[in-house]
Amino acid sequence: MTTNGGEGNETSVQVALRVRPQNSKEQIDMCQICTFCIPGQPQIVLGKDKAFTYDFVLDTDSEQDEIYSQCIEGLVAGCFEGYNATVLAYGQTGSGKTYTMGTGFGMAVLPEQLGVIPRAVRQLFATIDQLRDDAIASGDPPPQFEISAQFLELYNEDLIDLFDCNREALKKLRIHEDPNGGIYIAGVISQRVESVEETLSCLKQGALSRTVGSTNMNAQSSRSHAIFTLQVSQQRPIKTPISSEIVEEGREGSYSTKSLTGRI
Ligand SMILES: Nc1ncnc2c1ncn2[C@@H]1O[C@H](COP(=O)(O)OP(=O)(O)OP(=O)(O)O)[C@@H](O)[C@H]1O
Repeated sequence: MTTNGGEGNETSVQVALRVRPQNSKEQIDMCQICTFCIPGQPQIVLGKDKAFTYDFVLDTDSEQDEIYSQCIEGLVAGCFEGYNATVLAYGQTGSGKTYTMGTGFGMAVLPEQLGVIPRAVRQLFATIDQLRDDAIASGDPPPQFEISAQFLELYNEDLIDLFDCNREALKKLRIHEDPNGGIYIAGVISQRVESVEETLSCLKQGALSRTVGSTNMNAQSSRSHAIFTLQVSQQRPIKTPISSEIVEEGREGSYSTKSLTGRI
């Protein structure tokens, strides 16, 4: 998994390595675990002597909330300061990308098994509630938020909009580069979302449309790359200091608006 580093990090890319526990087939086949994580260090030893260092190393017993609080929470917080962040799960089939990201909806998921995306959605809306409550408590106008979601699938050479019911018609989505070197995809559906439930329902609906097949390593393998994006736009009222002239006129302090947009 790679993440954009948040505030205070020297590099904008960080890499977390997670080792999933053995599955039942591996246990029945009496496979050996060939990794050893060095306690207290972000280091892993493969076999006898091949040591590798990452930004984070999470061993087979790591829980979902551990990976979230260590690697992701700060990125979602940064989104409210206008930073963009990307969490990319990378690994061979059956290594645990879908489990870690939390987009597997084949069966009921226990709260402690919730993955990165549902947790990020919860944090996002909890932060919005907190910021609104804080503003109201201090007598300021509450900030305004607009959240929109996009969900794309890249399967072979096709870019598919998972929010589009008529998927066939949109297989011609193309990636473009804007004059500033930025990347955009024209015609993608952006769904406005206003609550955790609504966002997770969009995520679930799109995830169920994904292309799934089986591989030798994973019976429920996602045969594609999926990109779920949340854009957070906010209008934050900033209190302008009261000048002595205004105080004499008896006017209240005025507010200007600061607009910020962050994507995750
Ligand atoms: N950390 C973990 N703890 C418990 N079970 C896990 C863990 N990681 C993965 N698994 C289980 O291993 C199996 C394969 O994981 P998953 O489907 O997430 O792999 P994947 O990397 O997304 O594979 P693919 O690329 O084929 O889609 C699943 O049954 C999943 O529940």
